[in-house]
Amino acid sequence: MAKAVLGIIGGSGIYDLPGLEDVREERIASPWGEPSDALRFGRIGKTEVVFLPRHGRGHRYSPSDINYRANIDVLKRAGVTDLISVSACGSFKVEYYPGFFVLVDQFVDRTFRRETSFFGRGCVAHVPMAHPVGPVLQQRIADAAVAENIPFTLGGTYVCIEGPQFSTYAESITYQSHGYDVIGMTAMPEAKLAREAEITYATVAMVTDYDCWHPEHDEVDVASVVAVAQQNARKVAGLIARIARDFPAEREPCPRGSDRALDGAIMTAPSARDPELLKKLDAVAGRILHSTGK
Ligand SMILES: CSC[C@H]1O[C@H](OP(=O)(O)O)[C@H](O)[C@@H]1O
Ligand SMILES: Nc1ncnc2[nH]cnc12
Repeated sequence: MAKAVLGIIGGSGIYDLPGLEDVREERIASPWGEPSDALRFGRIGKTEVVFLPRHGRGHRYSPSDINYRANIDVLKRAGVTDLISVSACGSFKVEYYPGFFVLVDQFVDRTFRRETSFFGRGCVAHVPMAHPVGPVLQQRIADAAVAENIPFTLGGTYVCIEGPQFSTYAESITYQSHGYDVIGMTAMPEAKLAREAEITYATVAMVTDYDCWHPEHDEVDVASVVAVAQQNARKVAGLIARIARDFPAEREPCPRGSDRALDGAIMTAPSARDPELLKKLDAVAGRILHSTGK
């Protein structure tokens, strides 16, 4: 069994991970460009933890400008096996109020100007995405939320918009009528890329607002999102610390196969593969490209 390394991506309002011990910071180079920030390595209990603030310290990158490929690539290079992404979200359900956490298990991708794959011309691959969240990882988050007294629900659909503008009223009620639970701007293509890199992924969607559909609530703005995210930062730190302390030293195989997603996924014949692209894939697809006959 492989050694478990827990990765945490912090979203809006989460630029640091209190509780991380023996912290060491390292800028890891990626052939996919600039990641959002240096990685912060440390441990919580006996678990190795690697933290990356998705928007960079000081919130320098907008959702469309984040280099999601570089972020996932450096986390893979750092040995991350399980990745928890924390995201501020708008809610489409009255009962999911600001401060409530939704452990989503589905995503709808409405982004349109992002690089969504490590693969392409010279090495084509199609990984399964039916179940984008690792159920064992998600259950660990749920168990920790119970222990930390955090109100949450297990399961839900996150619609990812391009942004950076928030949605119009017509868009908001359309998403709501589709049955989506929460809305954000960052989980895609992050979840797709984590799957391609064979990293087990789960999102903690932290409700910060009711977007703009709720007749009794003001429409979302940055100030309200940031206020709730900051109020929740302590809860998030407690949740992550609890998950990390209870994390097994060795990870068990993902029942959904997220840690083996590239098995049989590469279509391009070995003789037709582009050596330059293969070089860039050394970390994310190393397991499969360095084994024989794939
Ligand atoms: C600050 S409001 C919009 C901003 O907040 C969310 O960020 P994240 O998912 O990184 O927590 C949303 O996706 C937008 O990027
Ligand atoms: N209502 C909303 N729409 C998109 N992204 C968000 N992040 C936090 N609240 C949001």
